[in-house]
Amino acid sequence: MSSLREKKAWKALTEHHPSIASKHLRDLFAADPDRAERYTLEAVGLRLDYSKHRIDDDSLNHLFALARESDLEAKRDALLSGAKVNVTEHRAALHTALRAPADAHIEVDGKNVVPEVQATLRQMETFAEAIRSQQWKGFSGKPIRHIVNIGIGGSDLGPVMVCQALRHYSDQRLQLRFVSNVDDTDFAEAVRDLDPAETLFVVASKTFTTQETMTNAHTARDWLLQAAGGKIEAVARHFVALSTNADAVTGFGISTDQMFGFWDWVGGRYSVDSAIGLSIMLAIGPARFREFLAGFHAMDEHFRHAPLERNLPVIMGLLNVWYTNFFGTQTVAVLPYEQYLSRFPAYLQQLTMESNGKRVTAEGVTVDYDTGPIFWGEPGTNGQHSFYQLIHQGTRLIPCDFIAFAESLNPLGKHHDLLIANVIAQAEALAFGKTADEVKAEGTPAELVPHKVFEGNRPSSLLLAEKLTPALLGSLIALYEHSVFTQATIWGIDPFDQWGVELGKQLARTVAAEFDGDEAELKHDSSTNAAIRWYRQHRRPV
Ligand SMILES: O=P(O)(O)OC[C@H]1O[C@H](O)[C@H](O)[C@@H](O)[C@@H]1O
Repeated sequence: MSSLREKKAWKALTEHHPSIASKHLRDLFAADPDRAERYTLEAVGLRLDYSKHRIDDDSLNHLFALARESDLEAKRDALLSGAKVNVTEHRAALHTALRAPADAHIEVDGKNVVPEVQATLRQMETFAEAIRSQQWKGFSGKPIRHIVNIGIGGSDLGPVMVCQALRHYSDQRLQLRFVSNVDDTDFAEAVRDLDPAETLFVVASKTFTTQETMTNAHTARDWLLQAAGGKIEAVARHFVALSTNADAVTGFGISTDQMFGFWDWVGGRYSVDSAIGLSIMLAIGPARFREFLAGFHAMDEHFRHAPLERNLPVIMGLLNVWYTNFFGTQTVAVLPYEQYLSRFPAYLQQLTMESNGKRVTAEGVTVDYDTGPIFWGEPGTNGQHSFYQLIHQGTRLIPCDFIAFAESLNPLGKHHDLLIANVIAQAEALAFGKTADEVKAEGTPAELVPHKVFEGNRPSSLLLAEKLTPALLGSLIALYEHSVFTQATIWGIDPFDQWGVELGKQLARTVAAEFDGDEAELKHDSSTNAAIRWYRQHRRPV
């Protein structure tokens, strides 16, 4: 049996679970008039109402005990102090240093990393001002009007999500595009209507070796050079690199003056607040980018200092453990009632699933409990008219994170009232449902009653804030980052590596080489061999 199952608090939770599983949220609320008040926490501009979860004080106390028995506080402090918590790669995971104040002192291998972080920020700011003020000119003397970020995974999802989320705060004279997929169409559609003379490519890649990104970057260079009459000097006016790999950047033809660096202690999915965020800074400007970072930092401080019982990311993380391991839930739905957050669920998929999708502990022992749930979601109210049916009446239990704001950034008549009425009503409907008696009392024909019953007892968190600002968005991202860390700590896994992406990459290299290779040499299984042969016969020669 694993050490997790042997923990006192785990055993207590196992014993306690049936008493809660047999209770309905209707009863929990009826028995406790102060429930909403007691299970609502406000910190860093975020208000989390977790009263509609299938918990009582005992459940919470056992979960906090489990966190303590798993050394969450000491492990959190190790994370924040720059210890090598990414054990399989022998690296720190110091994304929190990227948003620490300029006078902070955080060491990795005996060296304070904060001055370098601040120096890179200043370098980014100088460049962003040059582009935004139109002083920076392209090869033909025209200012830059289009920014194309080329990157994938953490070098794409963060900038995409944040640029979308903060469009309201963006300089509308600059148009942002993102190319991530190696699919030709992604590049072709991104640049179809752009003038190369006015386009800046931001090549974002921590390693600067990622196949998709390098392929797109070379295609972008050819596209530019074709328009610039083959003049190689044009590249310097139209390409910058965001990377940790100076040699590869220089090898590509981008001078290190136009490289914005970061460090191996910044994981890809934790890099949106590093130089990888340059396209965000270009869009919203340096001052707002600093506000964005301050929002992260405020949540980091809350995570560091608040007692576990009043710690938002800890509570959110423990609730995920509770459902995953004791209710056997498989997924978490993230449902922002804010159009600007339309890419937030996609962003969270990498953050949560690449971090906690592990089946061995940090020590390499196979786990005998479930780990990271599947995260998914879409903005409300759209989801209500498609998949919410399953959340309300299906056979699966799906905890939901609802996110909403008091203020609309684009007020139009009654729209916002209706939007917020919907999110509040959905949480209510999921929790309390509608009984057969209530359905009958509405005069429903007997044969339809079972179809119209809502069982309820479906849990959700309601996360509310005044308004979507750069700072609030930073806090919201950090909230999920630390929730992920909390879960990983309980499960004893390394949330900062991602070995699971390697096999596919490796095999793709082999297969790509075989498209032009010798037929007799195919040594895969019969299905893989057949697919390779089929493609060889049908593909258009390059
Ligand atoms: O930034 P890069 O080095 O190009 O990496 C881009 C992405 O690809 C990798 O395969 C990892 O799965 C991601 O964590 C990473 O964000």
